[in-house]
Amino acid sequence: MTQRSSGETSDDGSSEEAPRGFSRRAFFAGAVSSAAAGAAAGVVATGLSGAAASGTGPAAVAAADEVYPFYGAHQAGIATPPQDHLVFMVFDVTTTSASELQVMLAKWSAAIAQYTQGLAVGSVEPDRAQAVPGDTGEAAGMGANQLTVTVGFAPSMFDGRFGWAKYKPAALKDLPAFASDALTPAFTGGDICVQACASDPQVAYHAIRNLARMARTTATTRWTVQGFGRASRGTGQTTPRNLMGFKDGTRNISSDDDFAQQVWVGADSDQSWMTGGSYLVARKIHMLIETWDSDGIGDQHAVFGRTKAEGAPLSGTGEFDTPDFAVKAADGTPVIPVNAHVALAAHENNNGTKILRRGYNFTDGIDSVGRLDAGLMFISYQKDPAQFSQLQSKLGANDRLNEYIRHVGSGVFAVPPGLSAAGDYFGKALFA
Ligand SMILES: C=CC1=C(C)c2cc3[nH]c(cc4nc(cc5[nH]c(cc1n2)c(C)c5CCC(=O)O)C(CCC(=O)O)=C4C)c(C)c3C=C
Ligand SMILES: [Fe+2]
Repeated sequence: MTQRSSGETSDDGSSEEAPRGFSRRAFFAGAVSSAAAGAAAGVVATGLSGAAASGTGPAAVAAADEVYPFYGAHQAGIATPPQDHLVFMVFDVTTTSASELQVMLAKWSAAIAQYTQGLAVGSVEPDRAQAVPGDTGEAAGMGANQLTVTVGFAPSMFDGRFGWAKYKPAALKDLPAFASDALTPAFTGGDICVQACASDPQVAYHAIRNLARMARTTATTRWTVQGFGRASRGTGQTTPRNLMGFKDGTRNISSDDDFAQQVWVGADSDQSWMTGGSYLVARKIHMLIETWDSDGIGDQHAVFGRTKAEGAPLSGTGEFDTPDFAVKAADGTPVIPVNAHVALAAHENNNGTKILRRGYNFTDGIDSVGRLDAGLMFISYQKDPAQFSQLQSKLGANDRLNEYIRHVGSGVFAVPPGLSAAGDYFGKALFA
C-alpha cells in the first residue's frame, strides 16, 4: 500500500484522509490515540460529564450528549440498555489478503472509537478544494447519541482465507435448518456483521455508511436491516412493544449472574481470544401483519401466553409475575397453552437455558402485492449459539406464533471481547 500525505484522495476515488498531523498508515494501523486523533480532526466532543461518559449518568443527561465508553472488557452494544435505533449490516470480505483485512479492521476499530465518542474521522470540509472529505458529514454536530458499534465474525471467516482456521471456536458453526425456516439469500450469508445502535437513526447510519466507505476495496455490503423502536428491555428500562402490540423483553436477562452464566464466553473457551466475547444470532423475522390484525384477542393472548395490555402471564395479573406453567383451567388444560411462545421459550422448560434478546422492530414498506412488510429483527447474545438453537428447535416446530411469522434472514457471529485501548483492534489476536 502506498503511503499518501494527509488529505490525499486514494486511487479508487475514496477518501482515506487521516486526521491532520498523523500519517495515514499510523492512524489506520490503530496506533494513534483516538482522543488525539479526534482532536486532530478538528472535531469537538459533546459536553461530557464523567457520569455521562460512564454510561451511568442521570436521566437528566440528554440522549444526544450521552456517550458510552468504547474500550472495555466487553464490546458495547450487548449489555448496553438498547437504544431506540439500529442499523445492522453484514459485509462480505472481498480481499484474500490477510494484511488488507488487518488494515481494514484496524481502521474500523480506530474509527468506531471516534464515532462512539461523537467525533469524526477526518475532516468534513478539507482545506483543499480537490480533497474528498474524510467524513461524510451527516452526523456533524449531532453528538454521540449513545452510539455503540458492535462487530462480529461469521464462521466463513475461519475457512482458511486469512489463516484464521486454527482460531475457529468449536461453538461457531452455521446454524442448523429449523422447522418453519423460510430463509432467503437476500438476508443470509456474509462474513462480518456490524450492529450500530443509537438514540438517533442518522448517527447510527452515519457510522455504518462510513465504515462501508472505508472498507470499499476490502469488503462489500451484503445485507442490512434498519430497526426502530427497540423491541427488548435492558436493565432499568421499561418494556417496549413489538409490532404485534405485545410487551417484549419482560423476562430478558438483566442480572450479572445471568450475564456471566449465559452471555459472556468464559476463560474455559477453547479459543482464548473469545474470552469476554459473546455470540450474536440475527434472525430477520417477517410478520404476517394483516393476518395477525384480524385475529381475536383471546387467540392473541394464547399465542404468547401473556395478556396484551399489561403483558402479564396468563397464570397471573402483573407483567412481572413469574409464569406458572402448571396452573390449569377448569377444563384441565394449562392456562398458558403448552404451545404458547413463552411456554416453549421459558428457561423453566429448557433446562435453565436463557438468551439475551436485543431485537428491533423493522419495516421495509409494502411488498409486491401491497401487504405491510414489517417484523422483528431478532438479535440475541449468548455464550454459545447452541442456546439459541435449543430454543428455536422447539419454537420452529411447535410455536403457536408460527402462523403469523416467517424467519427470512439468519446469521451467527463470534463477537470478540472489547478492545483494551487505542492501538488494539478487532481480530488482532487472529493475525498472530
Ligand atoms: C429462539 C428464540 C426466540 C425467537 C426467535 C423469538 C421470536 C419472537 N418473540 C416475540 C415476542 C415475544 N417473545 C417473548 C418472550 C421470549 N421469547 C424468547 C425467545 C425467542 N423469541 C424467550 C427466551 C422469551 C422469554 C420467555 C420467558 O422466559 O418467559 C415475549 C413475552 C415477553 C417477554 O418476556 O419478553 C414476547 C411478546 C416475537 C414477536 C418473535 C418473532 C417475531
Ligand atoms: Fe420471543
